[in-house]
Amino acid sequence: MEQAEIGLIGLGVMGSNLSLNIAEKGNKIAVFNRTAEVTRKFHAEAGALQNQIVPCETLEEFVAAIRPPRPIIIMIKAGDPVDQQMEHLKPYLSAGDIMIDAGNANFRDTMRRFDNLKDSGLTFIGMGVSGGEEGARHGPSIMVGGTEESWKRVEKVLTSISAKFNGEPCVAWLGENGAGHFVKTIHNGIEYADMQMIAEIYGILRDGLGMSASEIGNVFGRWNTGRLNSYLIEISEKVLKANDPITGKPMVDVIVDRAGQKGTGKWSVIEAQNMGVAATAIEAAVAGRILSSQREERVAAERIFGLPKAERPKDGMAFLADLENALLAAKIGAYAQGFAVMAAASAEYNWNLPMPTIARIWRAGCIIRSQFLDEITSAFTKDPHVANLIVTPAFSKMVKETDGALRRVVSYAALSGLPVPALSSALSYFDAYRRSRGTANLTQAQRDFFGAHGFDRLDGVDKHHGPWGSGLEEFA
Ligand SMILES: NC(=O)C1=CN([C@@H]2O[C@H](COP(=O)(O)OP(=O)(O)OC[C@H]3O[C@@H](n4cnc5c(N)ncnc54)[C@H](OP(=O)(O)O)[C@@H]3O)[C@@H](O)[C@H]2O)C=CC1
Ligand SMILES: O=C(CO)[C@H](O)[C@H](O)COP(=O)(O)O
Repeated sequence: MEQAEIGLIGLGVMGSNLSLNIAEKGNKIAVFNRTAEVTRKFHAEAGALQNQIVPCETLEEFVAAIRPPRPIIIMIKAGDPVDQQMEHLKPYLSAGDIMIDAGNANFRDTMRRFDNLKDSGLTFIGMGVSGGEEGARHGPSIMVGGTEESWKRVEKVLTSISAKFNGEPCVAWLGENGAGHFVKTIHNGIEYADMQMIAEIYGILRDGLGMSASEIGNVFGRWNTGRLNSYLIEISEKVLKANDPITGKPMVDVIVDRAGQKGTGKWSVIEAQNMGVAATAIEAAVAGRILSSQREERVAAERIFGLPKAERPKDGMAFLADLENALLAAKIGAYAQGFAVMAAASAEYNWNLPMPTIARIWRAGCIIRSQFLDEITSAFTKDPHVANLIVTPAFSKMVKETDGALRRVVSYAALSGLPVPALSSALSYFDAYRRSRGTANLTQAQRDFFGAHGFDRLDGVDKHHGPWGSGLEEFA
């Protein structure tokens, strides 16, 4: 029997759809799932693709079904299960075989797994996949990290299954070891910020302007034809217009306002902090999800403090235009922060991450796909090493056109008691970033006062402590 080109372990939401996508693009694939019943059901329901899929119930049978050197995608629950699965698989593999973790792994785990396999003759690829269920089935964005040689072995099949933007495949080899999973993590960090900002605008429309879910859906629908055109705005319109089949009410109105999170947003923030990069919009988005989860406390606090009355803006149409521009301005801040984190990581881990390529492969297939990412691709192609996306000619122009709107929206929200942590942090990030004389001179003076930490002087004079003595005089 003809051997399979590739194998896949884990027929959950992502793995089953990815397998069908691989099979549909003409690649024969062997599949295995911990629970064999799932494999049987998957194969039975594969329809016309059945002949392209080899269902296997033991790992021995599974490995034997794949042509060496064997690329094996592991698409299972992230964390310990991946280590366990790799250990179970290893005894059946031969030199040159490639284990590919396609889940949302922490890049530190990926680096460890990569290193652990170094002397075994086996290879490891850490591969970020984005696009959810639909993307996995019809074309995800794929971020690959590993050796260039192992990438060459899988390039053809991954290119065949990836999303295409104007015919260009949304897959790329981004660097060694943890590069692919790091980039996927930051993709998700940006996704958190993008979603949080959209939710904050939704909050203003709902609680400030008193609009219904479907009216807000219409607003997002209109915005999706303009500069905010993106998958997240598109699905926001759809979810806002959907009704609950049980109550007939708008679906969003019966969903508990408590956001889940699986870890990639938090890892983005941790890594940004570790590398000394300000990723305030992503931090605000993670904090926003944390606060949302403290629902009982919020309910109790509202009983104590009540809610301020939100005044309707005088000119509704002008305010709607401001909201659209505010979202764009804040979004630029969030993406600038995400790319700055990746630039720092690239230097820290010697990955040489290709910023234009990253923007290019996010233009289609992934959750943050948008027209906007095409503009980011152009900006980074013109200047791949620019310090911050905000200062590129195209984006500085956009910021100048929209920051006033963000300022008015954040002011309105503050006066109305409407929480806008991501929008306001993006505004403050911009205001801090573009101000040559900040306020850290006072912080430095304080640090020197209480801890003799020293400071630099503007005039360059070689005197690094203030005239405040030890700072302990008041206790004498
Ligand atoms: N859902 C999404 O939108 C996206 C998910 N991801 C990532 O992809 C990965 C898979 O997610 P998803 O498909 O949604 O998950 P599902 O919950 O749908 O499927 C989980 C899969 O993992 C298997 N599994 C769980 N524990 C173990 C274990 N200890 N050993 C072996 N297999 C195990 C399950 O097998 P069994 O049937 O036996 O339980 C099942 O096949 C995760 O890392 C996720 O973060 C990435 C991008 C998007
Ligand atoms: O990777 C994804 C999308 O890109 C997954 O859907 C992931 O689960 C999203 O993260 P979270 O569950 O923390 O919201």
